[in-house]
Amino acid sequence: MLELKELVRDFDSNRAVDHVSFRVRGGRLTGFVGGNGAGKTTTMRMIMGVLARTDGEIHWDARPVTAADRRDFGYMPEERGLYPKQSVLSQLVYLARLRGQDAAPARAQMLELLERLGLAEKSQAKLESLSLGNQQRVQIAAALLGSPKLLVLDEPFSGLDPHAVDTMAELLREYADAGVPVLFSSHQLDLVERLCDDLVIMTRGRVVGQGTADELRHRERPRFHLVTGSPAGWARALPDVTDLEELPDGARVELRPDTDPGLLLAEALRRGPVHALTPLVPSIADIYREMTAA
Ligand SMILES: Nc1ncnc2c1ncn2[C@@H]1O[C@H](COP(=O)(O)OP(=O)(O)OP(=O)(O)O)[C@@H](O)[C@H]1O
Repeated sequence: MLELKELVRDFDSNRAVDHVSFRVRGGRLTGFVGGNGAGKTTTMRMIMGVLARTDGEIHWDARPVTAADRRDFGYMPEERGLYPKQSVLSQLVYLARLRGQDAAPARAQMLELLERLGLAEKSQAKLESLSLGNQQRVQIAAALLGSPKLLVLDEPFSGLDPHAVDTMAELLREYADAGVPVLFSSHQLDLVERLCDDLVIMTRGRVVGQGTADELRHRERPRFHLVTGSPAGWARALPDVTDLEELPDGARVELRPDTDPGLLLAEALRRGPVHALTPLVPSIADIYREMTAA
């Protein structure tokens, strides 16, 4: 397990990462979301040791992370950084050798990965001759060299077509199922919602929400669509109603947490027919917007 404890990074007077704490657990996919400039890349760079910490601690398996640990971490940096003039396969094998893998198994692993990623036919092509999405797939292969014990991926899905997104999602799930903690950043909230076991939401250098999607949803106040056939503004006066939007056929009602919605239903039935009382489950995008609102 990877654990960040009160991590801080300053750039002159700008605090880019402000006492950030969260865990990336084995066997789980952790989505890292936040607006532009929230501090995700800076946090990932500190995890990988390519950027120094101003303060705080990074623990791997319950002790401070070392350079040797980091050699076993797979990393896809934001700045990418493979060699444009070299062929896909030869540079992947070269990188694998730098990480201590023997050439023959590295070649075999890479050929298999390139096949999975739909790049088998491009293995001899120079990186610069590939489309941007295909270059991105090669970057993914580079992060998966050897047997990474942790994956830290900065926007691995950006620029991928829907098929490549599915392949990538499958690959990450396989690594997580094999026990590898996986942390990836993304602005694609629908994808994060579909894929992640855990989420960390950051804004302006701070973590404003973390947990499973369900835990985050339940932190929100429960909302219901009450359908009575006519506007139900009367419900605004009920003590447990914290917000209400009147609709032509009823109302959208927000209740205090832990309130029994049966009370709202009973009151509505007392006043006339009720066609439906439906819970409104927020999406991760709704939760994100709420948590990162100024
Ligand atoms: N090398 C640097 N020098 C000065 N400031 C930096 C540097 N790197 C990052 N920052 C600042 O740190 C803050 C966080 O940036 P960071 O790149 O970590 O955000 P991010 O969440 O990854 O954003 P995005 O989603 O746009 O990639 C920003 O204000 C950025 O300008």
